[in-house]
Amino acid sequence: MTTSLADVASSNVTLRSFLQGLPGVDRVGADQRAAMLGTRSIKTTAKAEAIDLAIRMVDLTTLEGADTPGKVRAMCAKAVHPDPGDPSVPKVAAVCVYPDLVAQAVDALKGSGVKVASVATSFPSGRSSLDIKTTETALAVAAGADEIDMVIDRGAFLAGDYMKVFEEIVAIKAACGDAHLKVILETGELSTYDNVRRASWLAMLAGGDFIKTSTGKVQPAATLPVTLIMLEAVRDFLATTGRKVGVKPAGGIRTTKDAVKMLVLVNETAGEGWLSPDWFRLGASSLLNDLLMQRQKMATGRYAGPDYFTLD
Ligand SMILES: O=C[C@H](O)COP(=O)(O)O
Repeated sequence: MTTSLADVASSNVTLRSFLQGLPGVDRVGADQRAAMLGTRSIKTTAKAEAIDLAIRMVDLTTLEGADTPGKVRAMCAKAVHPDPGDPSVPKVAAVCVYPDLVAQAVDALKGSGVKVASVATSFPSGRSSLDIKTTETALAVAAGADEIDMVIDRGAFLAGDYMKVFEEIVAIKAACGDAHLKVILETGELSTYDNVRRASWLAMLAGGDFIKTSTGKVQPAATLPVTLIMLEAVRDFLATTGRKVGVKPAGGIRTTKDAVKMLVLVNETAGEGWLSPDWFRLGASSLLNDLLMQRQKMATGRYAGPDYFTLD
């Protein structure tokens, strides 16, 4: 049975009472469950499949002040052919860049099927007016972005002004048009697991297509317990409303081991239905090479060495 939550966001009072009424997170339980799932081993055949799935889920990211059109073009080439010497390697899900580099990415990825995601909304702090944020979003979409990764106003959230955060997400979603909206919670600044659960529900109620852990600029970023709490939230949101939302851990995911742990968490928490790039992404600037090295090790029995693959 599905329930309409339309009235929840009619005022800050109703929104606050709904979010604060969500069941509290058992911190010790969440840490232990995430740690337990993180040590689960998987069979070699399953590991080979997991590596290819993880590659298909990568949002290959560069978010540096020193990014150049040339760097973005090189990254796009890698996104489409992660290992030019092995055409069996799948392409990644998306590249993720700053708004001013969207046009270059769109041009480089034309016809490849790899999506272009852009951080907008004054990433990473989110500290500017709503006008600036919606304009930046609309410009990124006009330049061809398929997906927008917005940051929430953590200041408003922590001050209890949930309505401000809600309305901002609604406005950015409208500015997205047909582009998908990922809502970055920046969990490392939310202080408590209860807040991670509340922010997840807030972002989903406001229309986010994905909830994303972090910008990659704040520590801690995509930890297992935080990802677990967000996976529980999307599972429960689907059961309550009938609407499915994706999850994107991002920040600090560097190794195949990290990625496989995430996939085990998805399978055991939200379920198999989320084991697809349509519903789960790994935001990472330097994970892909390790996935490629482990993939080659499984196929040939030896490592190619870090110099074989182009830089992430
Ligand atoms: O959205 C993705 C993050 O910015 C990537 O963070 P990372 O550089 O720690 O992989």
